[in-house]
Amino acid sequence: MMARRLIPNLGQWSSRIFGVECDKKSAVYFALRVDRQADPRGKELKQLFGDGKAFSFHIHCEDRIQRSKIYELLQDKVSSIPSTDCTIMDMSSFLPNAKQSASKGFLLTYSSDSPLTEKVIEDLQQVEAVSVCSYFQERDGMWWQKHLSQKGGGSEICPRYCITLTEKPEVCPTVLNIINNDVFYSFEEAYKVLVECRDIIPESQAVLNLVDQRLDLTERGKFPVIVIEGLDATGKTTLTESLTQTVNGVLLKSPPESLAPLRKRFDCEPPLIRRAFYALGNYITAGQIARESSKAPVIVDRYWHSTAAYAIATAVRGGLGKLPAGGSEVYRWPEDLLRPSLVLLLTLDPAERQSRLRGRGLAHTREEAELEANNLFRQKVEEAYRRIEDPACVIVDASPSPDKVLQQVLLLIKNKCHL
Ligand SMILES: Nc1ncnc2c1ncn2[C@@H]1O[C@H](COP(=O)(O)OP(=O)(O)O)[C@@H](O)[C@H]1O
Ligand SMILES: Nc1ccn([C@@H]2O[C@H](COP(=O)(O)OP(=O)(O)O)[C@@H](O)[C@H]2O)c(=O)n1
Repeated sequence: MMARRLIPNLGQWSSRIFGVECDKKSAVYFALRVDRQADPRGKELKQLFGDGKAFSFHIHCEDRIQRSKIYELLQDKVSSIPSTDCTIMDMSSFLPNAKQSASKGFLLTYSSDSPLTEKVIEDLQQVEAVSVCSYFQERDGMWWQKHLSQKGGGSEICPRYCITLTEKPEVCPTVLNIINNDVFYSFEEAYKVLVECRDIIPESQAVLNLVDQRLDLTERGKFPVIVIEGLDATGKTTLTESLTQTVNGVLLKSPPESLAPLRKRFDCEPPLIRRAFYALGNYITAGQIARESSKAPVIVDRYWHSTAAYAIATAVRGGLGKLPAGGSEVYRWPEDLLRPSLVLLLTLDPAERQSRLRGRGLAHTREEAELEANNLFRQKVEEAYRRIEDPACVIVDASPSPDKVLQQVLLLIKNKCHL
């Protein structure tokens, strides 16, 4: 409906919707229109853009590897401004319901003079592929978006457009952003990312070689395959080792040992690249699972639930309420990835987990604020774990002694897998 009203020669902006994630309320969506007409919901726009100045930053670059690198730079730049000076909100620009169309960016608002903020805005206007827009209201009540940097925009983009609020799209941009950027739902999609980064990350070829040598099997053998999931320090290593011994099984993990030397290299890359690396690790492990499960029970320390849950929790900023709702397609298992017989999620009271982390000599120097952020992150990872479907995970209370946890898990395996 809205698209008809939009300027036809907007080029890559044509029919785009802008979605702004507000911290305290649900997202606000707006589009640009050709005719000068004040939006009757001007008050809501004022709430969004504030009383002072408002600027948005988006990336325009065909190459998604470059795009992910520039996004990191953008993120670093805007988060270098003290939060007392401005408000920063996530802002996506996307074509309604079109996968791969979302471009992530930020909306920045501020009211009192802030040389630091102004310097960042100025600097970003010089960055190739970053499109900077300002937002302002005219006396007649109309809101406008004005392009400041022409570099990323191209010559077709005219300098200002009238703004109108739009309805919430069927598929929200967070979901569009996650699919094939943070979580991959097929081998091919993850593989393509590493192929695309070969020029800038030579180690990608080593990963691809290992992946090419994998056993391309998607069926498990006749023995059960038990995956143990959970946050750091919930007792996965302790349990997987004792469980493997008890059932006379084979212990595997994802990422597999063969990728261990390359892990550090990919951990410092943007999510697109980092997550593709972990996704491919699951396919290598899957081949090992298929082979070993024809001979003995297989215990796996982390698998696809970890890859997806951490990726989703990191991609979604803000609180638990910002996670895609249960049943969303982001939680579906990749069709071409071997499914385990049972996935167990070890859960632990946050204080107990902290104490176990401390026991391992980590985390006792963390700042209070970081702990708070981690607490939110922990909740999101756990919730994402719980929302993943087919197979969904079975929750295990990991607070009793190691032996009690083992007994509890053996009972579950006996009941669910008849081992
Ligand atoms: N059931 C348990 N009760 C008490 N401490 C435990 C239990 N399981 C593990 N631990 C301890 O907690 C710490 C983290 O366990 P670990 O198995 O390394 O977790 P993960 O592999 O999930 O990071 C270790 O110091 C371990 O000895
Ligand atoms: N199958 C897996 C395993 C780990 N990971 C990533 O690796 C990190 C956790 O791995 P880790 O080795 O530090 O965790 P522990 O096994 O030490 O608890 C998470 O940030 C995940 O993003 C993944 O994406 N997929």
